[in-house]
Amino acid sequence: MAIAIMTSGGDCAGMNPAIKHFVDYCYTKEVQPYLIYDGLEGLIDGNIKAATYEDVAGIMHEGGTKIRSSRSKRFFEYEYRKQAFENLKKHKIDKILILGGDGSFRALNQFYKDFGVHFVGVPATIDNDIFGTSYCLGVDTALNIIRGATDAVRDTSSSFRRACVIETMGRDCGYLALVSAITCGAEVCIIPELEYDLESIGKRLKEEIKNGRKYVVCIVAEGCNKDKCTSTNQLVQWLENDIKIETRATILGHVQRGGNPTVFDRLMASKFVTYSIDKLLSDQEGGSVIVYNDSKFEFVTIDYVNSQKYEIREDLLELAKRLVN
Ligand SMILES: Nc1ncnc2c1ncn2[C@@H]1O[C@H](COP(=O)(O)OP(=O)(O)OP(=O)(O)O)[C@@H](O)[C@H]1O
Ligand SMILES: O=P(O)(O)OC[C@H]1O[C@](O)(CO)[C@@H](O)[C@@H]1O
Repeated sequence: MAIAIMTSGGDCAGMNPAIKHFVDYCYTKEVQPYLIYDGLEGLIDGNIKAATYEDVAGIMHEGGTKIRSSRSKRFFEYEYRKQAFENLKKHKIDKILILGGDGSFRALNQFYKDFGVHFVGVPATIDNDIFGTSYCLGVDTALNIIRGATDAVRDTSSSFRRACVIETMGRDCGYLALVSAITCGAEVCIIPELEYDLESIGKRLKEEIKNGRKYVVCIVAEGCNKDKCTSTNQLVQWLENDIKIETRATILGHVQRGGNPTVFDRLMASKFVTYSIDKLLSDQEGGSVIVYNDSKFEFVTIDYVNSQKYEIREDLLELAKRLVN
């Protein structure tokens, strides 16, 4: 039997530890591990290699993904998926472990429907926005990077009595901004999921500044740039013009996607991969996603993961309510 691993969609810290655990654990189970390079694009082009210990030596502490990733237009077309299947057949690979987001799981679900290739999906995205799981691989490292950056920006903001607006990634989801605002002690948090009242935030900030506040930290989700929310630029203008505090913006960008994986992400990578390989070895067909909720792992269907939009838990939103008024 042969199992291949691939990474797809946005990369994240924790993918490399997962790849290393995959190779090590496959060998203990006497299963031949394969690496599919360049995500779905590599699967189409046959960029596939039998894995050796050397391929994954010394990668545990590295961010990104050694086997690289891609987003693929071609994979939407049957003829390219067929080509991908022929490539797997050449290596006698009958099962795939895929690390990515819900788009990647939909891709392999389609592949399963076409050719019956059995797979398990491991939720891996800094956005932490996959329905059915409270945790996605990589989010802990991303949060720690945001924490480090916010702590540093706060230092310089306080030296100048300035406000700072820090924009986090997350696509349409405000999870990264929300958790960062709570854990970094921000004064303001603007995310698509929480209603806010600029007028009352303004009153609060003015009062605090009058009483000696020397800096203001605002954390904004990138999803706010899109529609109904106040965008990063609008917030900067508002702070300068209405609150009368000099303000600088920091858009953290792709720095959040790299960096050494935290201990938590490394450990979770090991558990996700071990249980997923066990699942692939015990089931003979189908596709599923491993999820983590209330300290427990379980497997759910792709249809379940796709059935609803991810929503941030109410108790977490509650903790940030004082930052939106
Ligand atoms: N229905 C589908 N059929 C075939 N391929 C698909 C389908 N849906 C998605 N894909 C493939 O999956 C790839 C990855 O999906 P997507 O770009 O949405 O990223 P993701 O896995 O959700 O991760 P992230 O959102 O973190 O980047 C797409 O580029 C596309 O090639
Ligand atoms: O790397 P790209 O293609 O610029 O994508 C950026 C997007 O990917 C993510 O980093 C992960 O899905 C989002 O937070 C962000 O909006």
